[in-house]
Amino acid sequence: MGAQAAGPLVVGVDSSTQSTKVLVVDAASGTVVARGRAPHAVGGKVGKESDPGHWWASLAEALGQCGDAARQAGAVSVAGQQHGLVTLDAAGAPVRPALLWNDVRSAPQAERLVAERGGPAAWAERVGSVPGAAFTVSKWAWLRAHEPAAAAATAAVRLPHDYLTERLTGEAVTDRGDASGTGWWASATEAYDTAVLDHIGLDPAALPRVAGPGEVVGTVRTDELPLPHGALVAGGTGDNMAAALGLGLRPGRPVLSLGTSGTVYAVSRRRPADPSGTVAGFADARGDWLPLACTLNCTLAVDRIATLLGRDREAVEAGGEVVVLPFLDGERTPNLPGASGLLHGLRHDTTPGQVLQAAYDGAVFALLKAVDQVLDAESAADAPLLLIGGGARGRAWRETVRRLSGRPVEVPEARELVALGAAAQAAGLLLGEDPAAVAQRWGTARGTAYAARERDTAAWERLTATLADGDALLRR
Ligand SMILES: Nc1ncnc2c1ncn2[C@@H]1O[C@H](COP(=O)(O)OP(=O)(O)O)[C@@H](O)[C@H]1O
Ligand SMILES: O=C(CO)[C@@H](O)[C@H](O)COP(=O)(O)O
Repeated sequence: MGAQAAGPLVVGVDSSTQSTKVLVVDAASGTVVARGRAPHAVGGKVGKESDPGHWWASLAEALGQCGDAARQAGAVSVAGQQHGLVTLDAAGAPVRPALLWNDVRSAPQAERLVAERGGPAAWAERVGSVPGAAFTVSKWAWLRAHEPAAAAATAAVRLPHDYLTERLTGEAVTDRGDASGTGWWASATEAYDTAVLDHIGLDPAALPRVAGPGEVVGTVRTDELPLPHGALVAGGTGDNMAAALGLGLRPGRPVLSLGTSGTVYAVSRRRPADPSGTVAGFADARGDWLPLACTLNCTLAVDRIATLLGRDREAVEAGGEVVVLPFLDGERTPNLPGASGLLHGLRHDTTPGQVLQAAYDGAVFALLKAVDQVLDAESAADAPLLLIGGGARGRAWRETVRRLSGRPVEVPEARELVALGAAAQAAGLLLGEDPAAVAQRWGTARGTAYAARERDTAAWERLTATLADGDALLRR
């Protein structure tokens, strides 16, 4: 439990890859009065899967840690990991575990879908993104090809945050932000693309309604959670869109999020359409856009390499010319779903600390390459990077970003920006305000500023060359 509240309370939920995080927040001041956290299990013999029922149990556990505060909430909003394919039968029970955003089994289906429906430029222009393995459309195509009985038993398809919102309210509803990561919601029309749905054999009736920004989508109707019946429920959104809300993000400010996924994004007034597929043309949760690039290998990959080396994650050493491309799970940016990790330039005098530093460099490199692509042409070239996610707490991550980007960096004091964004959306409902304005009033982006450092162009060039020269190996 935390500080005392002066006004009505709201609950913000972040159901992300590794855990559920819950904040109970004073809607007037933004003061966090209680918080909870419960882990998720990510399993699967060959891919990345989670049981949606476990997300619900984790939500109950995290809310339970908030004591009485959650029971007093006037409004609730759920944000969640993007893209996951949740398949429900006619009774609303999961047909199989959800296929998560970082499951790369659907890479061949993604490639085929892109080719069959006009190529990358056509997808970028209509849907806003060139779907890769992460996108829900590719996962559904994989399910139909490999588990036809599960596909046939599916009466409803949901995203992770929709699934939780529906269990809270009984309403089948999503929002434009999370819908934009499916591959079957077209940014050109801001509606489901019936031609895509037809192509993949998915009945539009199986999908949730797409609520508008600022809508009350229902009220709490479950007895299974320590939340008051009748509390208002907001549409929720994908976790990256929620973090943008939580920062009260204005166009032209680049964000670098270091968590299970690495993401780089900015709010934009212009609809993105990148035919190279590096930048996904997501919608945000308010009516603007959220061009975003995402990597599969971020904090978990670097932590794994630290463990392999038997070192603390902060025990990095400068010097040496070793290069690590830490693509332990395959990679999405660049699009190398079959890749594994690559180590190049090992010498007799290379130290474990230098190898670890090289792993950080490799994880940050692909994200920094995309910074300029997610920013509008009119954005300041030296705009500070806002650093968020679990990795933003680590010195080694922060210094790697400063050294490879040459940009100033700001680290907000607030830790749980996704849950805070969801809370701001819930507060917006109660107070009749724009959630980004709520977050700005709460001062969530306040933190520590770090000046720009000289850019390490030699390390950048080594990474660029290794990525190019290693292409054949990385595509195996
Ligand atoms: N102090 C820290 N220094 C560096 N990394 C950290 C620190 N605290 C947490 N992390 C990393 O943050 C990750 C979790 O980040 P988070 O953004 O909560 O993940 P997600 O939302 O993807 O589940 C963990 O994998 C861990 O490696
Ligand atoms: O796939 C993406 C973005 O397109 C990921 O960012 C997921 O939304 C998972 O997020 P985390 O659990 O790492 O926060």
